[in-house]
Amino acid sequence: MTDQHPFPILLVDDEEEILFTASITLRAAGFTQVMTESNSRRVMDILSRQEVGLILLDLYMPHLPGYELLRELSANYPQIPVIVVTAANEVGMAVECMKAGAFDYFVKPVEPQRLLATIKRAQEMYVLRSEVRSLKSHLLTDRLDNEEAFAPIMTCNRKMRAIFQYLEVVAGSSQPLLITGETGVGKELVARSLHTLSKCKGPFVAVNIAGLDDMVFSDTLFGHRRGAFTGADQHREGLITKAANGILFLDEIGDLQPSSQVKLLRLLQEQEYYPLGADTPTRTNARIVVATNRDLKAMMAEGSFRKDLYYRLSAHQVLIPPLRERTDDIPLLVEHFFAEAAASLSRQKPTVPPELACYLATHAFPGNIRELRAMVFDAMARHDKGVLSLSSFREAIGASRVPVKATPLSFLEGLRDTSGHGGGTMPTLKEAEDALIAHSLRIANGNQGIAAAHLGITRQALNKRLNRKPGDE
Ligand SMILES: Nc1ncnc2c1ncn2[C@@H]1O[C@H](COP(=O)(O)OP(=O)(O)OP(=O)(O)O)[C@@H](O)[C@H]1O
Repeated sequence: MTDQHPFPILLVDDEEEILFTASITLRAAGFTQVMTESNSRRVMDILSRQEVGLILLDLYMPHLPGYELLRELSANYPQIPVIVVTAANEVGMAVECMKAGAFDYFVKPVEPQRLLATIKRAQEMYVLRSEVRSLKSHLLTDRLDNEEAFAPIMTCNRKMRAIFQYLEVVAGSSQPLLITGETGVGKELVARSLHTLSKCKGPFVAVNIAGLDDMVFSDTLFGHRRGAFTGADQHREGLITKAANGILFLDEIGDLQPSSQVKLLRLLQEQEYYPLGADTPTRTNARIVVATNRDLKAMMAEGSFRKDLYYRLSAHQVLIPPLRERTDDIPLLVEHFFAEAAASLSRQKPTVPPELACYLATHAFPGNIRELRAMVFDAMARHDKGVLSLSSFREAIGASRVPVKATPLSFLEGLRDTSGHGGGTMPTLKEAEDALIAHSLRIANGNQGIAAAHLGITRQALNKRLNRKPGDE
């Protein structure tokens, strides 16, 4: 995929042949922007004209020796990593270069694989620095450059907006993104927005890997050659191939089997994979985005999720807050889902009672936005005409009752201690009822309609109970 942080590399060496071989090696490894310069005196001029992400510098050159140039670079362009290359038996000079600010040094003859690994490390650092710069400017201004990309995500919540800002910053990176959050919070929607933001040419390919054994996982992701195993009578393209230049979204990554974890790690480290039955690896430029509602850190601690894989996957990460922590989104979501439900049922959108959002805000929503959406669709299906009744929400919530602000019956605890009934700690029925009503009013912030809905009675019945005089039955 296109990288928002281009990484132009400048090779400086007086030997044209070395420049030629080195640039071929770097291009073959996927670095597309490689410049060469055989005259060290021109380097500062190049830097004044264009952005450079890394300099590979030979120390022994006529005119301006590499060490002198390195000092000038460190003084004027400290953000550009410089890797120096020196002749054998010059380790003392290499140490001087490190002191002068070199990122690393190599002794000739340079071993290409080690050099590439160091260049990748420098690239990661360079990209991270660019992202930090960009994130700082985003957060200071509270701006979003591409609101449109988030259009499918209904929210007015501050935390969600900060997540969007972060996504804008990391959208152009080729590093993986880990999205965590409870079930139904919108992790897949967020992954899709990242795809829109990244403006990559390739598709968004999603796969749920829960329950895939290692063989099915490998076959699904990497595909197979004809004859790779009994029954493989056709060549099959893996999803990673389909996601070329785009995003491969792996949902439920916490369910990945240990043997598949090794394969995914290899893919991330090498950006290549072996289709089943193939002898040569295939390169990929698909970005990997993963999601889970499981606690990967806890899984790492107990040894069921590889640490190296976790750290690779979490190069960038977001935690989507549950709905109960962004109740300010409820009115917007309710409106949105009623409009959606009305359109899909070809019916008129009902008038939504104003207390509905407050009532819903008292529910914990373990299934988050998916649960809210199902409730709204159900209410819409049952609704006849006029103002919508709270009853279908009450039934749905009653079935999975998990109040957000209290554990069940905790409000009776105090009564038990103070009831003063010698025979035991049990409150009377009247005391329990009064406590229950007071509790419902408390979690409904004093709204009698909502409190009544919690209690499963009408607002009039609650009102009657509240106006009861002492001695009334
Ligand atoms: N902010 C939102 N605005 C509108 N719809 C949303 C929002 N968040 C989630 N949804 C909807 O809720 C449902 C669940 O979303 P999604 O599948 O993205 O959640 P998830 O976190 O990936 O769930 P799971 O963990 O079960 O895979 C989808 O129908 C999605 O369109």
